[in-house]
Amino acid sequence: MMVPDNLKEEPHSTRNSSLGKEQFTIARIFGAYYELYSKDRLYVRAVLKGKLRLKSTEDRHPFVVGDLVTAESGYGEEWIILEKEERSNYLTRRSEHGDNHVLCANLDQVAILASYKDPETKDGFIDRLLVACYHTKIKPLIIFTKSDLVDPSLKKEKEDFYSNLGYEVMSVSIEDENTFPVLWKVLQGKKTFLCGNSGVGKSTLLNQLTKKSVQKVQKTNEVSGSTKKGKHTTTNSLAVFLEEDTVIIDSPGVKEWGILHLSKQELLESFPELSSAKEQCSSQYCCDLGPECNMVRFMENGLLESRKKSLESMFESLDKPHRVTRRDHWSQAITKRY
Ligand SMILES: Nc1nc2c(ncn2[C@@H]2O[C@H](COP(=O)(O)OP(=O)(O)OP(=O)(O)O)[C@@H](O)[C@H]2O)c(=O)[nH]1
Repeated sequence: MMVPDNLKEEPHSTRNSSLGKEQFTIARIFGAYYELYSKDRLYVRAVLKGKLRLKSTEDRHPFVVGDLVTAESGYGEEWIILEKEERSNYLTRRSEHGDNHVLCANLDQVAILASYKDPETKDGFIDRLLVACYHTKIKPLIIFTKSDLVDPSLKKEKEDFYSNLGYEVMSVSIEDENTFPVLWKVLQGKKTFLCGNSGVGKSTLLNQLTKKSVQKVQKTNEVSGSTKKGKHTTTNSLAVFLEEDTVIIDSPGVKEWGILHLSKQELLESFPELSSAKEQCSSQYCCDLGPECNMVRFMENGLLESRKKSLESMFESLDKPHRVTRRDHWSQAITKRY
């Protein structure tokens, strides 16, 4: 029987299948195109296998930066993503403007960049991110930037405030020559999501960190440039691969961190100050957070003022999702930019 031309098998050699399947990490997403990274290949361009594209209509975030995928070489230089490994974790935010937004997956830590000054990052925003990390079980690391602009006593006060709550805290400054060795130590060998709004000094730090691997970063741009596929990205996150499995995932600047995917009970539980109050709770399952609730009582009478305000502001966001208070923003100065 004659086989119609369009159903004939491609000659083996043109499909390049001798290269086989390989493991990659998603470094960036451009609409339907993916930039993948592996140590051997560095950056390659890929698309989803047809079957996965169909499946993805049911799943709002089928693939995000940081996902580990298996791909095979397709036509020309393009690769085809065949499957995704199960995520160990992922970072989500949700605001009143839409549904959950998964930013990236498989992280070791989230570095919260907060500047001491110009602009001063509000505690309320740091607290929101700490809450978001708690529920994903991703370790937060608070990095206060521009420490050269403030008095050492204020620096100590801020550092002590969060380290006394059990968080890892550090201060950095481009003026301080110890900054990069210290920073490198906490980032080395880890996949870190870098989060900070415009002006906190994120680009300055990232540029310093990528100096050593500048060729790889340029190569990222070459791939995206050569595809000429729109500048619009669906997640806007970008993974930068540095030496020795050190990966930084850069995020778009955020005005506020939506926590609408969390309940009031989850918000309370994520405050370490309230953990002993929760342990004393006689009910195995949480009650309705009424006046008898140990956590609510402690919140009213035992929580430090700044932390209490953060929690109240988050409660308010849940009650009135359309209202965003100034405390939720990084700073008044930054708010004006939007
Ligand atoms: N004094 C001082 N200024 C800094 C420091 N780090 C960055 N800056 C300055 O702060 C300004 C903002 O730094 P960027 O690195 O551009 O900040 P960004 O967070 O990337 O902000 P966008 O570029 O707007 O996204 C620049 O003028 C930097 O020179 C620091 O440690 N100390």
